[in-house]
Amino acid sequence: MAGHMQAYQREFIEFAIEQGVLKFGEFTLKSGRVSPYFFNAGLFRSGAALARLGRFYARAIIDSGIQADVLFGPAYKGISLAASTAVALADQHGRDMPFAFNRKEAKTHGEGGNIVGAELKGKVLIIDDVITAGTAIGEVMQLIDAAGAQAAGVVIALDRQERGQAGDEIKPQSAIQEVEARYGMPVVSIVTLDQVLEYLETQAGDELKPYAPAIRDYRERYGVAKA
Ligand SMILES: O=P(O)(O)OC[C@H]1O[C@H](OP(=O)(O)OP(=O)(O)O)[C@H](O)[C@@H]1O
Ligand SMILES: O=C(O)c1cc(=O)[nH]c(=O)[nH]1
Repeated sequence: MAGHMQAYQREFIEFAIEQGVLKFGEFTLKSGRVSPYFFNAGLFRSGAALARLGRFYARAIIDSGIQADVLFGPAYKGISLAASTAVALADQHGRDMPFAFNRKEAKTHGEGGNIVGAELKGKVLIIDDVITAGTAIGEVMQLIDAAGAQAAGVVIALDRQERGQAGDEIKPQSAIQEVEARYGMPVVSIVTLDQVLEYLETQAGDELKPYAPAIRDYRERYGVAKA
């Protein structure tokens, strides 16, 4: 995949930078690692931005060829992502798919339960922003199992392509690769770190290019083998 970037993937990187979602500098991750870049999907926060974001997810889904019966957005951030994706799939690709999300806390009054929207049945496609340790996906898999449905795969915005961390130990695989192996399903991303790096090294303007070497070093230190 490295070195091959489609136009929409370059546009997505530019869009994420423009929205302040993809930032360069020094950031401490959940794992404790200090990363030269960070992706904060919570900053896609206007109607126009969400509409555009949904089109990128929809495009990645179509490109992946994954077939699914229902879209699922894990609370909280996944909810608006899956909703935007559902709108874009219907508007741009003529695919009107059922859409659901969970509540983090089950509701005991009214309709009750912790799933809102469409029934989870058939093949469920999970839409989220990033996978860090895979915990959120594990929780969604339990919900899908409990409903008697199957998971079709996961679509995220950015694959950081980095090895997992367990205490002091750096694991051989990324959390994404572990999710794929454990659940036997594909995880696709709109873009990968390799593509962000390619963008910075070959296409970015003078104000962003200087961030590339630190990201390359980080990729070499913590990155998984190239696909
Ligand atoms: O692979 P993991 O280690 O689970 O990390 C990734 C998850 O963490 C974040 O959500 P979070 O659980 O913080 O909830 P939020 O969407 O309410 O912010 C993110 O949106 C993913 O769902
Ligand atoms: O590993 C993380 O904590 C993490 C990295 C990143 O780029 N974005 C995010 O939301 N979390």
